[in-house]
Amino acid sequence: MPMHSTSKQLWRDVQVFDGLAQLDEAMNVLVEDGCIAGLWPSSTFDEALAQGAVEAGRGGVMTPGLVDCHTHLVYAGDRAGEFEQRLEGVSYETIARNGGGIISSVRATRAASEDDLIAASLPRLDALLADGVTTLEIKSGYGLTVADELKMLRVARRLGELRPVRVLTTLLGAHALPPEYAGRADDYVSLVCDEMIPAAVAEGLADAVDVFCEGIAFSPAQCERVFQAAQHHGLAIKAHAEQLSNLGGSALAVRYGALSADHIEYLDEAGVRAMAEAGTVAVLLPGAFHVLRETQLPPIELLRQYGVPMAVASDANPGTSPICMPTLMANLACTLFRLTPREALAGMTAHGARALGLPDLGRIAVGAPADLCLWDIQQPAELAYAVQAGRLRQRVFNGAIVHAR
Ligand SMILES: N=CN[C@@H](CCC(=O)O)C(=O)O
Ligand SMILES: [Zn+2]
Repeated sequence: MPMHSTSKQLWRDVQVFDGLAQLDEAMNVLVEDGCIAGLWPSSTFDEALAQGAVEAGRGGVMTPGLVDCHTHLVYAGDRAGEFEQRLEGVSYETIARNGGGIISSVRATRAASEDDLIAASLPRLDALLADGVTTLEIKSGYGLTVADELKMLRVARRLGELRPVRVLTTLLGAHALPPEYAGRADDYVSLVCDEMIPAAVAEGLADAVDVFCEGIAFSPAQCERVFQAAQHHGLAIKAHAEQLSNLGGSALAVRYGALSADHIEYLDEAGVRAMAEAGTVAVLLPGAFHVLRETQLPPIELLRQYGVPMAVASDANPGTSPICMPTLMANLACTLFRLTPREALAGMTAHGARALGLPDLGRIAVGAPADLCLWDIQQPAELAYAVQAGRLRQRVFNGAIVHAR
């Protein structure tokens, strides 16, 4: 793998999408000591500042490294059979209520060792990296015992050591009710709050806590207990909310200072207003919408009107989004949700970073960390317009070129 870590590197004549709004001109970009040190219109740069810089690239489109802020990348097994069942008309909820769905991934993941999970997850991670990801979130949620949830989080942390990428981990113990707790959901929530969260904190394994607030998962009251425990332990909060029905999970998460509410197809105006007032990010997951052949659209126009930042993520998981291609998500966000290509790209860069509590990432700005992608295209909108692997010329992580071709 080519690696350049020269301390000063200059990219010349690149069309820059800065994470929020495309700059109009081609730019020269200087990177020094892992950060963006200079950004000038193409024909100029500060000679003194750029003194000694090595030319690292020329032409193409430069974006921030992509931020995939919602994934379930670590799991064992597959759910192709369930995909076939759904095509025959059986719903996601029915499959879940009959002990399939998430619980079938739980069975496979419990039976897998850490090494098995690394071997299963690495190709998925590599696919994300080959499509420009420099930061991603990985959730647990297919273990549902203290030991198996910690195993998943350890694997997620190890993945971040095996590849040049930043991994944030989220404990999703409240993803589904494990069969051994059937009829005792409150007891399981106690396990999450009193044992799982403290154990994950003690081992430094979780950056955030997430819940699935839904009829087939946990009630708002149960989710609130998880949020209280997360808050008590100083962990960031996220929520799968309003995916299949409107239970008010997003507004509840907002009351606990959540970074994001994710899915939100059934979010109403009151929920949008609550998110806007708190600055909570709306994470859109068009892959799950597409795979489940959902018809209820998230309230995009209301989110725009109220100025709620919209992130876009892969939701890579074995059930609702077995897709590891973030640029396809940009395409689906445009075709299915009617985002503009610029909104979709902002969703996968600046707003994705904000959904992880990392506002310095996902931007091309002087002083920002140099996580960058150089693409063999003419204009940023092409990333959302065409679905095509192999357009990434360079991936830069913390100022080092970690992928080049
Ligand atoms: N909605 C809940 N969780 C995942 C799906 C998990 C699964 O079906 O395995 C999601 O984000 O879509
Ligand atoms: Zn999810």
